[in-house]
Amino acid sequence: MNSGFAITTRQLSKQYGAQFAVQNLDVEIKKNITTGLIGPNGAGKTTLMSLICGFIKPSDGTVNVLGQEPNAVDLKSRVSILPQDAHFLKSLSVKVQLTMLAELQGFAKQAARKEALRVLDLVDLIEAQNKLPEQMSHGMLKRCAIAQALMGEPELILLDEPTAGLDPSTTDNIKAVIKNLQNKATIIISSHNLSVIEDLCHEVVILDKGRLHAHREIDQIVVKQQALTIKLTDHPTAEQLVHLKAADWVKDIKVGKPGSCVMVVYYDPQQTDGIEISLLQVLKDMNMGYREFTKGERLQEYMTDNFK
Ligand SMILES: Nc1ncnc2c1ncn2[C@@H]1O[C@H](COP(=O)(O)OP(=O)(O)OP(=O)(O)O)[C@@H](O)[C@H]1O
Repeated sequence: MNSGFAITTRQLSKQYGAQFAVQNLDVEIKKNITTGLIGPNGAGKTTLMSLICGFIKPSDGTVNVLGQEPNAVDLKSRVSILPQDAHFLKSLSVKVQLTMLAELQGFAKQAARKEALRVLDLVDLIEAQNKLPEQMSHGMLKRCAIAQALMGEPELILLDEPTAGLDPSTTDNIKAVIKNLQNKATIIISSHNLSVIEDLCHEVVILDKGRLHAHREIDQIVVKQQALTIKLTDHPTAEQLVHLKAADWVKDIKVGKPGSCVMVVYYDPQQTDGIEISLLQVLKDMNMGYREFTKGERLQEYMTDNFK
């Protein structure tokens, strides 16, 4: 087995009745990088995470995790997971529960308590350590679940929807926590929040209807050069687009769905000088307001184009 991969699947399938949740999946996830797992609803992301963790068994094919079968005892302290629907006991404070989980991981009593406080601090929940789960908001519980996934020094961390339901500021905090872990562990993040994937991941595995749609470096999908993405205040009119297309440096224009107000302008890679200024000038000439201006294409546009 190639030791450069944290996870290898071979012809992996999971079937429920006649339906395949994951089908004939061959994927190799590199060690020590962060990989995003994305795809539309029902693509098979959670099923793949569950197969990797050994929560469910394959109908066919194999999964290899850090050189072992998913359920191997040796993996217990080496792999950690944030499940999509993490639950806590109602009657114990989060500090007590995290301390118990640390003890189960092999920490001695004192060290377990220290570890629980360390991870609660990482997710900014020290002040809430004595609260019962029912006294906490959805976002606080999510952070507790993330804290639990950070205990010990896992080599492989699987995060299923780490920022779902979190407000923008807490999402940024969680992103910072994940960034801090990046050179210490292999991380897999499944999320519908594509800016989280774009900001954190080196590679992306895209699933569709249980099958592998693509596995690429994020920079190969998100064209950094030769494109500018603009979030406009209004959907561009036909007249505005004709005017913009007439500029000699514009190679092509892609317009998102009306609700998105997004426009991607592709330009000649030979003519990069002052492109941003030229575009801003055209926007001004055509009285087009904008909210955001990004170099390159966004993962969001790739996904919208490919999964209409
Ligand atoms: N226990 C189950 N019994 C029957 N079908 C299931 C079960 N678990 C998953 N499926 C089906 O397998 C497919 C993949 O589901 P999965 O939850 O893995 O997708 P997902 O990519 O995580 O979706 P989402 O983005 O909506 O969370 C779906 O069609 C789902 O209905």
